Amino acid sequence: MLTKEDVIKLLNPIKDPFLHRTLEETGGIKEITIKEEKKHISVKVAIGKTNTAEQMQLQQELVGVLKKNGATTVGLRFEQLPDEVIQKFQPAVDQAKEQSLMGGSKNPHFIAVASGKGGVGKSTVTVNLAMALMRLGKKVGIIDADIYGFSIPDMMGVEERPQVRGEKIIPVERFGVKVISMGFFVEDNSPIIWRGPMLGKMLNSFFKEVEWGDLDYLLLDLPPGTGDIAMDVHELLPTCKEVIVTTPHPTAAFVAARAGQMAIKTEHEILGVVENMAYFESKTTGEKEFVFGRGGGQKLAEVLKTKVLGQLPLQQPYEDEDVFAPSVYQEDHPLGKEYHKMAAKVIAKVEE
Ligand SMILES: Nc1ncnc2c1ncn2[C@@H]1O[C@H](COP(=O)(O)OP(=O)(O)OP(=O)(O)O)[C@@H](O)[C@H]1O
Repeated sequence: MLTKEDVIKLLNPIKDPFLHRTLEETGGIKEITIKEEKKHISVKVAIGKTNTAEQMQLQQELVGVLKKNGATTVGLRFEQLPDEVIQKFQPAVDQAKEQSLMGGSKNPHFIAVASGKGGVGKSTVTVNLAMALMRLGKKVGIIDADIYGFSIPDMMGVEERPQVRGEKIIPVERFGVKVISMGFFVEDNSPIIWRGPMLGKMLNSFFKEVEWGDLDYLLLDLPPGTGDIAMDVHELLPTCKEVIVTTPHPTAAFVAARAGQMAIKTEHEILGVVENMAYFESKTTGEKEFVFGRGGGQKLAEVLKTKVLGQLPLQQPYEDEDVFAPSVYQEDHPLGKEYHKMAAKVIAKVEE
């Protein structure tokens, strides 16, 4: 007949279905009683979440192993592991969740670009941060999840539509950056009326049905504000980090603070604040004019207990007759260089 030590040896390598760790690692086997004359073994097991379909599966596995090794009857009792044990393994759980979302390929770093209101340059920042990360040797993708004003394809000068291969959508590649946008899937730029649940579904299929391949970074251009989509992103991507864009106007920063508070509520790490349209610099005199006010970025960073990643002046990319990409700053453009510095800071923070 099996001894307690045998039972521990047999059950220890089995994994907790929620924490994706062995019962040995989680300390999940709590109590063993053996009744030799009846060949009965009863075990108390603690797991990440009780009363679920996964628990039933685990139950069958445990009973199977014990019966195969000589037990005639098995009694199992389940309880929940203490919170501190669950929290300890949470990052691994989050990663496993994201891995299954991305179809098992390597998990990229997810960065959501958010703002309090529209028109502050959130999409421009997404595109150019992605370009700068790519120029620094990273494999980068963008999800244009701004379903009210998808603009990434136009900004990058993308004219083709994604191909479908088998069951998968192949993202469009522009300057080496992979792009998927809601704009690819609507006719004639017609506005769409969205309801909450549809947003979540749309995001879900942008991960599940798109063949992203191996990426280092996946940037998400979120709709302005703090609505349902922030919650959806949190639900789908618990490890997602955020960059908050604002203009220097104190009111804009105040509105952006709410988007930031949402990030804090969803426990997303804020990588920093980007102050866009920070000033206008005269080409003739070099003098800076703070046309949209001053100090908003710094103030916002203080409220959100983070840093200003960069300040971007008002300026358009150089005109280029050969390449149409109206919002992509060239590598040698002053803003291109600013984005380069910001991307380097992001890499340092994310990959530290
Ligand atoms: N630093 C800048 N200098 C000059 N123009 C800029 C700058 N940043 C953004 N713009 C311009 O401002 C407009 C709004 O930018 P963008 O679309 O990126 O904002 P947004 O916050 O994503 O807006 P929405 O939420 O409506 O999509 C665009 O026409 C863009 O080209």
